[in-house]
Amino acid sequence: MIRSFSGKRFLNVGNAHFGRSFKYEKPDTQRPIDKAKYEADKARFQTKMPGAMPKRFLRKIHQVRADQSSWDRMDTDEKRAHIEREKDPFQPVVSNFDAYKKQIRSSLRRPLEVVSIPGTDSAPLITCSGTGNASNFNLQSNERYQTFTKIRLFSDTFSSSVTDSTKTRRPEINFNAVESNRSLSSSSFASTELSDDLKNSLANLNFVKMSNIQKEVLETFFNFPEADIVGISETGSGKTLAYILPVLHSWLEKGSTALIITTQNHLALQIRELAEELIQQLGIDPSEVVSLTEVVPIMIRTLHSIDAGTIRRDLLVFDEADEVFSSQNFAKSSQLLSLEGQKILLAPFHFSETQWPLVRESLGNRINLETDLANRIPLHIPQKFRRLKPEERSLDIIKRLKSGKRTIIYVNRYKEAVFVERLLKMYEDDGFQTIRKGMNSREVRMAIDDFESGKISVLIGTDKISRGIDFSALEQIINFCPPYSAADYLNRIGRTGRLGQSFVSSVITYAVDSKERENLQRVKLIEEAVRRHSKISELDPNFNFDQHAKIVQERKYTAKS
Ligand SMILES: Nc1ncnc2c1ncn2[C@@H]1O[C@H](COP(=O)(O)OP(=O)(O)OP(=O)(O)O)[C@@H](O)[C@H]1O
Repeated sequence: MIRSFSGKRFLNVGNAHFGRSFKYEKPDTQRPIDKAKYEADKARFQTKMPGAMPKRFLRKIHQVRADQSSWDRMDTDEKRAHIEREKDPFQPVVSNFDAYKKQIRSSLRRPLEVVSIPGTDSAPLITCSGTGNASNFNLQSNERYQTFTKIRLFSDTFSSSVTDSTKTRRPEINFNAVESNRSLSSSSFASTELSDDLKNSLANLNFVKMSNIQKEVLETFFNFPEADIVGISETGSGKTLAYILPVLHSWLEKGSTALIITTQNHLALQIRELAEELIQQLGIDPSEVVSLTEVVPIMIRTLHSIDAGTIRRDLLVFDEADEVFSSQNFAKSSQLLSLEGQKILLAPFHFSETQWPLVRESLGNRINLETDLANRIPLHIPQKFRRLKPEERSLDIIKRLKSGKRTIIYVNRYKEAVFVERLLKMYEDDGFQTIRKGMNSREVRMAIDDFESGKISVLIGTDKISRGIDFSALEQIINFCPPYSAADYLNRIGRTGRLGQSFVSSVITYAVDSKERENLQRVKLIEEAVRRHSKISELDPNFNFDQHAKIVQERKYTAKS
């Protein structure tokens, strides 16, 4: 059935009055639409529209556009009033006429809602939403997707810049959590050859089942007592316990001494905390056994605070080994590698292709371990990407923080941290702290403790706080912009969904302007890694800590020149 309007002097389409007579045939939604006719209608509308619009309607559009671009000129009160307003500021301007056009289009294009991967209980892995052009994510009807090649990459839509136009794309892609944390194995600590005292300590601290990497490391340690061990395992999978247990066991049974090397002071503090808890359970004074400064049986040091010439230890442990042996640090760390003693290296990622042969050469009888989930984007953490204009991002952040969730906002540069600080101050949000450049490890640790205890609810920082830190109260992660490397992305999101946690925080990454195009390449890589659930190192052979260091170095160089 064709309904037609004709010969009217004024046609009222929503609020818009068209002062010309014309004929328009509205298609019946039950009938398949003639695509050619639809395109012709659309073209006719678009050419006729500007002349047909009354001044009143034009004025309104100009006003809304002016409102949007004047964000920077607004003062604090005005901005606050803007955000308090009920209407969602992130919706693009949609006149009734646009709504009407959408209605026409809707029967032609099926909006994408859900993509399910066979084998994951048909849970939707990817959902796309956001305003703008939903056709980017359009699915073919009635097809099953074994791979994701048929769906256009979300990051492709990043190439066009965000404008004020009503056709603006503000797409959003959600990677939903489709499984629970799979890092825990089915074996318990009770089944290992650890000393009974240690087993009791573990049980008192509620550690019952081993994680996959803990199981692998302990089995290797007991079956091949002389071998060096290299273990790669996903973030938050209990690598610290995986090396502390062999260290404590050897000290208890044979009086063996150990040196644990890590990269940052606040990580050394965290390792000491866990070691002390276990030692206390044994009824021993921890200060006699473990220290960051003294020479005791178990020494914990950062790479930069150690003098390799004075060391003689039975066991040498390298935490965050990919960073310790990155090309930047190799001059120093290779000296430690040449020392005598059994070595245990644990890392969340593969070593770089250039560094690995150098590390391998220095290890004797070596056993490599790698968990299934290492180097992959975890599927138990919900992740979201949003493409917005910069001012919309500011509003979105404020909106998210209003929920009162404990949040980490990651920035790539301190300049961005200052911007976020100003934004929060503008909304009189004082419950935040920034991890600044010159902060010492004690100050960083204090800020983290304040965050964990709830004294502050927002922590702002660069990737200085993305590696190794074990947050328990974190509820939300915001990437102010895409991180420099996929390694950083994995590290950042790895602060949540950790072993032993009862909830998983959400992660959002914003992509704003075209200046970030190089970073958007990273988003593409991340997206591909999630869609295929393949290792990032397989998709990008350069994926490693070295690459990150290179990018940061290049950025500094460009900034200087
Ligand atoms: N067997 C276990 N059972 C339950 N929880 C565990 C177990 N082992 C470790 N955990 C907990 O898991 C969390 C993460 O552990 P840890 O910090 O050692 O992870 P990680 O692999 O070193 O992470 P990252 O790569 O981020 O440094 C800690 O809170 C720890 O208490």
